[in-house]
Amino acid sequence: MQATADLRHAVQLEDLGYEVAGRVILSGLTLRSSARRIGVVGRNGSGKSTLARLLAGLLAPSRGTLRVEGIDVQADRKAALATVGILFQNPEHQIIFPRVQEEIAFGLRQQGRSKSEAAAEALRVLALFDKAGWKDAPIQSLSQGQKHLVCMMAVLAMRPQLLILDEPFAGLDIPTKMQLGRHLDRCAIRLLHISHDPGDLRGYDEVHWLDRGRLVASGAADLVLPRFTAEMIRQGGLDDLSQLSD
Ligand SMILES: Nc1ncnc2c1ncn2[C@@H]1O[C@H](COP(=O)(O)OP(=O)(O)OP(=O)(O)O)[C@@H](O)[C@H]1O
Repeated sequence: MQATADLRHAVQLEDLGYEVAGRVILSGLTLRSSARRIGVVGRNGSGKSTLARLLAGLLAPSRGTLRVEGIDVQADRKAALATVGILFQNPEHQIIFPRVQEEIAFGLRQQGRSKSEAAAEALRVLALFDKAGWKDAPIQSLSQGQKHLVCMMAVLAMRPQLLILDEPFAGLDIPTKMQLGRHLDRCAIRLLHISHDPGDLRGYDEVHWLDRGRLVASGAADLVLPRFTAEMIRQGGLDDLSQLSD
């Protein structure tokens, strides 16, 4: 563990930057938050997924520092695995195993649990979600929403302190989205939810607006989201697709 006394915030970015192949993707991000529901909103290509991967320790910052619950998630992978979970937009990017129970057990094995402990804990989590019957179900036979739920159960089984949601509900129908949202609401863990859709972040404790790799506004959801929405409508009336990746 690399926690130190001066790290007062659950999520702490200090002048964070990320570049790839000479291209600046994120620049000068400073964000300090201990809110329970943190939202990050931004257009396509604004750097949201890159930020999610940095927060999960899957990428190394090019400059600045990043700590989650006091941990340098890139340098201390073991502590990061115990602290941060991430749900991606596409469950296929997350799922490795053919059957539900072994998929859920995998993360627990990564955390150092024995095979039998991991299998038992996976069963416990399935029962908690009232899905004990899915134990041996082939994952490929599940619907997209059900695959998302498997990923959610797998990540929650690892008991992270922070769960990063990288647009995991995009493309799901409204009832499925609401059901998965209810599962998340039942969990007493910190959420950092990344989305281009302000509707996903309504009621969040705070929202940070990312634009072209920089934070342009931070504050309560009911202050930031209306400004973001108005700006998106303005831009929607102006530009065309050729400008999206600027
Ligand atoms: N490895 C990479 N190499 C080159 N460019 C990259 C790389 N990773 C990200 N980018 C570029 O950085 C920008 C931000 O990408 P990122 O996926 O983080 O944005 P995003 O806000 O999540 O977008 P979307 O909402 O479309 O998923 C994009 O223009 C993307 O093409």
